Amino acid sequence: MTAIEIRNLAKSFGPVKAVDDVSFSVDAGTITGYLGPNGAGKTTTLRCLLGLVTADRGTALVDGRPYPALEHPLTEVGAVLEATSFHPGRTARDHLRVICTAAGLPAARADEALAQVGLAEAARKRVGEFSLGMRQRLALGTATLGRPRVLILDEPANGLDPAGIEWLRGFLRNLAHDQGVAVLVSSHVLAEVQQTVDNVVIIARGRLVHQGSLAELTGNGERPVRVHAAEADRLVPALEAEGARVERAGDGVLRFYGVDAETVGRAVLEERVLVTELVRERSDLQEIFMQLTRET
Ligand SMILES: Nc1ncnc2c1ncn2[C@@H]1O[C@H](COP(=O)(O)OP(=O)(O)OP(=O)(O)O)[C@@H](O)[C@H]1O
Repeated sequence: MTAIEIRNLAKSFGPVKAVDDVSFSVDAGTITGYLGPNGAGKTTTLRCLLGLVTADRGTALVDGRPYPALEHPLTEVGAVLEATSFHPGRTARDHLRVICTAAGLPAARADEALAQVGLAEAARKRVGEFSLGMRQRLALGTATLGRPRVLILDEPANGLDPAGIEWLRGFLRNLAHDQGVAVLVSSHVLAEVQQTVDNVVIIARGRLVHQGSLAELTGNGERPVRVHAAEADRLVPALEAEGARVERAGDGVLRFYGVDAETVGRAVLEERVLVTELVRERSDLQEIFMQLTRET
């Protein structure tokens, strides 16, 4: 079921086309990474989706409606945009309780949400004493307070240490895969979200450059066999005869594209070349990401 739908969205700021005819959707129960370098247009898209910016053209819908038309936004959409500011003198629990009261949620939900984001022990601490990572957790607790079916997060890993990123991964997976929430999460670092997301949408200079599953993205990248050998060049004729393309990386390192490791191994045997390394390279997601988003 489509939970978020962006269709032909466009927004310019003066001469800058921040978002230029972008379309994609996010289904319930899935996590989509919205990726692109700094200034690509991610935040502008999310702000359009949340009704904070008016699009020039196109639509951005949550459950088939624009955000301002939602009757109970807090229980329908949760969002964290940039570092949220909290009242520094207020405790984490009071912060959430105030929102519970305003939204007609039971006060007990505040403690539940704090436990879910790993802040149970910090419930009585003033938010002014919180680290950046704790603030991110509190922002997530705030966004999920009304148990929304849609969660929109702008760079949520900022300020989290590796353990925090690991925790975030589990938190988002649980929401999406176990509770059916549609999650849209932006990042400019592919590696940060690659173990979390099911689908990726990549944007550069306001234009969509790729969308699909993470598997499709990595599948598109060819995985060469890398050989390190002082006499590696002696392998070239035999492997070219097998259809390989060769890339010389210098210092006795060659990459063979279009052949598998076994074929390369056989050539090594037949040519009696002393090899110090022979490995099928993993496709480097960050490299694919860089290629897709590179300035042309
Ligand atoms: N309110 C605004 N006024 C003028 N220009 C803006 C405004 N908001 C965004 N822009 C411009 O639109 C482009 C896209 O910005 P946006 O913040 O959407 O990118 P982003 O992908 O979220 O980047 P980042 O990863 O740095 O947050 C940039 O060139 C930015 O300078």
